[in-house]
Amino acid sequence: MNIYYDENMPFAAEFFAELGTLTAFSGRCLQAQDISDADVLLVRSISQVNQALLKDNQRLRFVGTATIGVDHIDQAYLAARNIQFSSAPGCNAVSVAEYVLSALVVLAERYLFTLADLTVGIVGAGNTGSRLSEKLSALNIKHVLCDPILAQNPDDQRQYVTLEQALECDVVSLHVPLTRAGEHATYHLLDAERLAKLSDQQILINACRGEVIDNAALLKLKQQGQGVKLVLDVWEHEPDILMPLIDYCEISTAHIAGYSLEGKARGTEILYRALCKQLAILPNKQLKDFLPVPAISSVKINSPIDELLLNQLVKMVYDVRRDDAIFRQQINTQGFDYIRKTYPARREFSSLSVALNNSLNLAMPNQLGFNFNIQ
Ligand SMILES: NC(=O)c1ccc[n+]([C@@H]2O[C@H](COP(=O)([O-])OP(=O)(O)OC[C@H]3O[C@@H](n4cnc5c(N)ncnc54)[C@H](O)[C@@H]3O)[C@@H](O)[C@H]2O)c1
Ligand SMILES: O=C(O)[C@H](O)[C@H](O)COP(=O)(O)O
Repeated sequence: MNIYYDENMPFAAEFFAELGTLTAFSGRCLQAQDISDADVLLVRSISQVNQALLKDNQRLRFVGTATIGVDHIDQAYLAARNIQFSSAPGCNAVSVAEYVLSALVVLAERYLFTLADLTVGIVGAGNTGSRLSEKLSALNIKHVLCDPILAQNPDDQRQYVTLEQALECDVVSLHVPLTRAGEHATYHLLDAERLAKLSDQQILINACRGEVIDNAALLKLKQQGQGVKLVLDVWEHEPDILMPLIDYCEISTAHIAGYSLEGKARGTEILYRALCKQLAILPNKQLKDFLPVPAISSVKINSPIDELLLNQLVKMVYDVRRDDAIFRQQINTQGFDYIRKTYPARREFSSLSVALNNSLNLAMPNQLGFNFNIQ
C-alpha cells in the first residue's frame, strides 16, 4: 500500500511505516502526477484536494487531513468517488486556546489592564471556542458565546448571544470554520461595516481562517485611523498575504496558533486511527509513546496563585511574542511557509506539572490546563 504524507506531519513515519510504503511530499506544491500511485493520501491545510489533484489516480482509497479545518477538501468529490475521508476534529483546539490566552496575557502587560476586568466574545463555540471558554473560566474572565448553529441545538444548554452582541465585547475572538455558502456562511463575516464599528478599546483576534475577515477592508480602515488592537494568526490568501496589515497588528503570526507539538501530532494520531479502522486492523501505537520529555516539566509555586503568577506560568510554556518576532523578522526574507515549516517545538500547558503549597492554595484553576498538584 502506498501512503503519501505531508512532510510537516510529526511522527508520520512512527505511526504509518508498518502499514505501507511511505513517501513524504511538500504540501503547497503537491501535483496530480506526484500521487498517481497513492492508495492513501495524508495532507495538511495547504494542499487543495479536489478533482484536479486526483484526476490521475484511480486507486486512492483514503484521504486524511491532519487538521481541524476542511475548507481545502472537496468532500463531495471524494464521496462521489467512494474515497474514505477523515479530518482530525479538535486535534489542535487546546493549542489555539493557549495561543489566544498568551496573546491576552501579553496585551494585558503591554497596556496595563487586568484580564479579569475583560469580557471576551467567542464567535464559534465548537472545539477551539470551547477550549478557550474553559481556560477563561479558570481565570475568572467573563465571556459570552456566539454560535447560531449550536444555539439551535436543544441538547446544548449553554447561553448564546448574537454576533452583534459578541462584537461589543472588549475582546472578540474568532473560532468559526471558513464556509462560503448557507445561512451562516463565514466568508467575510467581519466585513467593512462590522469592522468599522470596532473601537480602539477593543481587541480583535483571528486564529481561525483569514478569509473570515475582509483583510483589504481592515487595512483600509486601519489606514484611516481605526484603532482596534489586532492579533492575527491567519490571513487572507496565505501565503501571499496583505503585507502592510502586519504593521497594524499588536501580534502577528504565520498561522501557527494550532502548532503545538501535541496539536500537530494529535492530528497524525487521529488519522492513524481512522486508517486502521478503514483497514479493519487494531491500532497498536499511541502518541504518548512518541512525545519527547518537555524541556521544563515541573515547577514549584511557593505563594498563593493570583493573576500575575498564572500569567507568568502561561508565558513560561508559551510566549506568543517569540512567534510574533520571528514573523516580523522573517516574513520578507524567508516567507510565510518557511516560518511554518521551521516552527520550533512548542508544548501545551499540560506538559508542565505545577506543584502548589497546600497551606496557601485552596482552589486550583484546573481548567487552565496545567498539571496542578498539591505538595
Ligand atoms: N490558526 C490555526 O492554527 C487553527 C487551528 C485549528 C483550527 N483553525 C480553524 O478554526 C476553525 C474552528 O475550529 P473548531 O475546532 O472550533 O471547529 P468546530 O467545528 O469544532 O467549531 C466551529 C463552530 O463554529 C460554529 N459556526 C459556524 N458558522 C458560524 C457563524 N456564522 N457564526 C458563529 N458560529 C459559527 C459552528 O456551529 C461550530 O460550533 C476550523 O474550522 C479551522 O479553520 C485554525
Ligand atoms: O485547521 C487546522 O487544524 C489548522 O489551521 C492547522 O494548524 C493548519 O496547519 P497546516 O495544515 O496548514 O499545517
